[in-house]
Amino acid sequence: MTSQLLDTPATGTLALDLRGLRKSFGTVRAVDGLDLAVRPGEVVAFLGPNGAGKTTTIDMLLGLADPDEGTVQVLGLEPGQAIAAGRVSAVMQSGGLLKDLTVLETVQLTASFFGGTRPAREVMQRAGIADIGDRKVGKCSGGQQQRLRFALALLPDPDLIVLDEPTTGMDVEGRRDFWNALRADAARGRTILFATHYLEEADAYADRIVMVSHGRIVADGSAAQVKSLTSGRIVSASFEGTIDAAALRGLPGVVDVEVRRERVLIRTTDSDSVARHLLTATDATDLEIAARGLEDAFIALTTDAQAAHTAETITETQTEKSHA
Ligand SMILES: Nc1ncnc2c1ncn2[C@@H]1O[C@H](COP(=O)(O)OP(=O)(O)OP(=O)(O)O)[C@@H](O)[C@H]1O
Repeated sequence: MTSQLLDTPATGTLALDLRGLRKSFGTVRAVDGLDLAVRPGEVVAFLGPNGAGKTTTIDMLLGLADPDEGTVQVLGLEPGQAIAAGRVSAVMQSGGLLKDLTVLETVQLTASFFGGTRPAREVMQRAGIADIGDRKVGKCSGGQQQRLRFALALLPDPDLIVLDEPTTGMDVEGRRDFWNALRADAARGRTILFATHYLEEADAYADRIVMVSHGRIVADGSAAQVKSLTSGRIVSASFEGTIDAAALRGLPGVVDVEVRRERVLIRTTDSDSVARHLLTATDATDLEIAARGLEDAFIALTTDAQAAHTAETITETQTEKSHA
């Protein structure tokens, strides 16, 4: 399945510019031809199931891994240069904290490693941990520790913050507090890219959702656009003869028409009109109308990508065999 690009990024200096990225580990294609342009100030959710290639992509954009193919530019620079200049920070899932230090000591110690950071109190305030400065890190909840990592990431006052599944394992309240702090900071114009497999987080906190599956982007748009892509209903019906897909695409409210052998699937915001047309103006049979939610669409999009991926791998294997 091809990527469903809903919005074409503007040109100019992009916060992130990934082109034709590919990375394999042995026979596993972790990232498989990924293009992504992120404009300054965008809050982007990089959404995908386990093993979709999110961490591998993030590793490449942070300069922690080299792509097999493709290019990465961060704020118009090579990843290493952008990090060295303090223009990009990362918040990873775990690690990196000393549990016997207090929250304030941790921030002060980290700041002492770098010159010219923002003041400790300021970043703690922005990360929502100003009131727990005296608490030992080991006594902090998972959510508080993540907000501490976020505070550390804010020290160089970066233009871009990249977060790899920052709320994994946190309780609902911890996640909410974390995202509230992040969102409040993003409102000041910082660019944020976060990887998640929580649909609701992408929906609630991102301006733009980039859905990834098997190393490829399968949908890309604002949260509202992805919702509209995935909202509405699917009307499906069987046809004995030829299906006039073009006529169906012309019906009011129709977003997409997909023909699968003798069955047609019509994604629409006006299922009544489509159903009426099918039953009165065509010889369609076995009509079904199904609601389509974000979760459902996510599964559909990632399953389609899985099917395409499997088909391609099979074809390649057959080609390799026939060449052997
Ligand atoms: N160092 C590695 N060696 C071998 N395979 C790897 C390595 N890193 C990642 N992979 C494989 O590459 C694919 C993509 O992994 P990646 O961690 O990028 O996905 P992800 O979307 O971040 O998943 P998760 O949500 O589980 O963290 C997976 O099949 C994974 O097993």
